[in-house]
Amino acid sequence: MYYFIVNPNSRSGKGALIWKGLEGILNERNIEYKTFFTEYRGHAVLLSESITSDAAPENPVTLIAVGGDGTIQEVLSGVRDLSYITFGYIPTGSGNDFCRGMKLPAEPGEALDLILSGCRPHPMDVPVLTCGTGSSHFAISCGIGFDAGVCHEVSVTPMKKILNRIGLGKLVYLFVALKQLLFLKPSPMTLVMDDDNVQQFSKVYFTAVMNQKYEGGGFKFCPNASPSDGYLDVIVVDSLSKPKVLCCLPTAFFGKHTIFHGIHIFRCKKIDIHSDLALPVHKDGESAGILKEFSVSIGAAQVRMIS
Ligand SMILES: Nc1ncnc2c1ncn2[C@@H]1O[C@H](COP(=O)(O)OP(=O)(O)OP(=O)(O)O)[C@@H](O)[C@H]1O
Repeated sequence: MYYFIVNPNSRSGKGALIWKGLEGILNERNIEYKTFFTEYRGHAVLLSESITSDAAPENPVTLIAVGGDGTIQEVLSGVRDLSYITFGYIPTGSGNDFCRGMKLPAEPGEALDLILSGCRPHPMDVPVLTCGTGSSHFAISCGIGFDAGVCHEVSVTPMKKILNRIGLGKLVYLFVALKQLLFLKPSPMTLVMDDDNVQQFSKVYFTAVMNQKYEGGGFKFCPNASPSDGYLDVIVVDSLSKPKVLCCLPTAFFGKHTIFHGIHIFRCKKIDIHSDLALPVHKDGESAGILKEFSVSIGAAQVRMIS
């Protein structure tokens, strides 16, 4: 049995239409499945929690997220014990960083074919974000500062709807990034990695903690990140002039930004981030609030990912 959690609102409403086509294929092939539609932000967490509450070694669950990158982290956050879950993903969003990082088909029909092909799943790390007393999972990255400000604005700008309608949804990240950069004030930040590696920076544009290579609609910020190595890759962009950041950003599409002075890359299993100013934080592109501090860790938790 396949359990599909579908965000019909993804890609500005196109998700519902794409799902109709996929449902036709499932019915044609007599596949046993159940569908759950999300109705509001955060709903996928509750749906996934209830679908997987009885998962056990003798009762494994195959859970498929259908939506954008934001739906993936909600679905994973609802799972209490990832060890009994086989996870699949069908992209119907606009950013597609998860597909890019996992080398999954970007075309929904092909992604469904892969899921139904019965191929052997591969283990994927699932990091944990902790802010205050709350904790949740993510799949791609979480970040504080400029990148999170961009994600937040992308999610609310009417430009996203317009560009999605003409198939240029990815461009919205570029436009918003340029606009945000103009008004950004870099601020001091302290990172504590694996409890003893303390790094202080005075003018941080953003810090991103990455499980995958790509975020923000294709920026290869941590070119050596791997979602199955048991490590988090961290990028800090500090003390660059704004014109230099502008030059550096396009090179990040190809992972060539690391040669710039002011780009710092680290690898760790746990990181505590303290910012002097309260700044926007994102989790797989969705707003996680305005925070001064949070922690990210990567442990033994892995999910069996159909890839
Ligand atoms: N029925 C719904 N109506 C409105 N928002 C929803 C609904 N279902 C889910 N959401 C929220 O929409 C947000 C964006 O979802 P998602 O990431 O799946 O799509 P997207 O934004 O089109 O894709 P991408 O993140 O790849 O650009 C998430 O915060 C999710 O919780």
